[in-house]
Amino acid sequence: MMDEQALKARLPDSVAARIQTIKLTDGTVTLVLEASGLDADNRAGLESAVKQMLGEAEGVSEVRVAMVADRAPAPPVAPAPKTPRIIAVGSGKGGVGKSTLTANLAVALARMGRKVGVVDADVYGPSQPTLFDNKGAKPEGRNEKLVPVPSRHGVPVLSMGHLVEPGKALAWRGPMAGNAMAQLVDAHWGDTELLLIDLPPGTGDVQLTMLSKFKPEGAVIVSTPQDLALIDAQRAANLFETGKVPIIGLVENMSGYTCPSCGEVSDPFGKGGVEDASEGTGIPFLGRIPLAMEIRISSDAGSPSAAGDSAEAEPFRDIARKLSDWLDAASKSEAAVSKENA
Ligand SMILES: Nc1ncnc2c1ncn2[C@@H]1O[C@H](COP(=O)(O)OP(=O)(O)OP(=O)(O)O)[C@@H](O)[C@H]1O
Repeated sequence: MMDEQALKARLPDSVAARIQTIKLTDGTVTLVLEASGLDADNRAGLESAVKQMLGEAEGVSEVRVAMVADRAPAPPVAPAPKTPRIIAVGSGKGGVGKSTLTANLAVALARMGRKVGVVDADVYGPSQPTLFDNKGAKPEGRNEKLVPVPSRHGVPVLSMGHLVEPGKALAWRGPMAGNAMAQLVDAHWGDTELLLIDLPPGTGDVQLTMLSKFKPEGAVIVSTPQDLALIDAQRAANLFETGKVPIIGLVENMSGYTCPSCGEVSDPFGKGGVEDASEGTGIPFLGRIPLAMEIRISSDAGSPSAAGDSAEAEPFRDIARKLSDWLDAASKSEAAVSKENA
């Protein structure tokens, strides 16, 4: 004859351990189970398993299960922090003003209210710590990830220059440089919504790691107007196109120099080359930054032009507005696609 002990013996130990009371009366089993620590799905699963296992016992016509919880359910797990959107700033060759543009765009976007951070992935010539006036600061580590270094322009920064002595990284090659870049991106960015990544010039390992690990949402390419720089810029554009990263546009830097004494405008690196190239390739032209002493001096002083209100700030702000519009349009089209797929 089936009794409570025999019924209990039909259940696995882990389930039997949860039994608070069990009663068999006229073919009806009434069970009270301790259900602490189980979420709704697991409770439902436990109930139906118990009903099935005991319902099959001889002389049992009905199984009634009640669940009680001694302990409060575990608090909900905090949602994982959202990863920032990534925009890469690249160039074909060094010295064309990629770092200057990155810093100024970040500062201009921050002044527009965007929560923006900068990753200086230029392993071979990190200059963001100088541009943001946080040279010498060492990022803290928390749970094996880096904490970005704040700057007085409201833009947190992580740079190779914060991690290694100046000049040391020059010896890094290949995967080592790629891994170092990955550490800078995969950091505690907190509420930063947008990361501008200052890539090293060219198309090497850091760029390839970038494309494979953290595919940017878009890329900005900067070039000076002369032909040689443009050929290299085209190579950088090809790399992004191959990686299926949309090119937001081309920026012409160091075009048009106004002589501070006589006011005459000359074009040491030529003019209009980038705009012509953009017409030829169909890549949008985002704007032109003049060659100006003020830009160089404020960069070296850790106060990018876009942080102030000089005439030189305006072209940076204009390009930042275009970038901001592009980001808004990209989020809208992504929202539309998710709605369609829902
Ligand atoms: N429009 C400009 N007017 C005057 N000086 C500029 C301008 N743009 C950049 N510079 C100066 O040119 C130098 C090179 O600029 P920057 O470091 O931004 O170039 P880069 O392309 O990032 O170079 P690298 O790849 O070597 O890091 C810096 O001294 C910077 O201050």
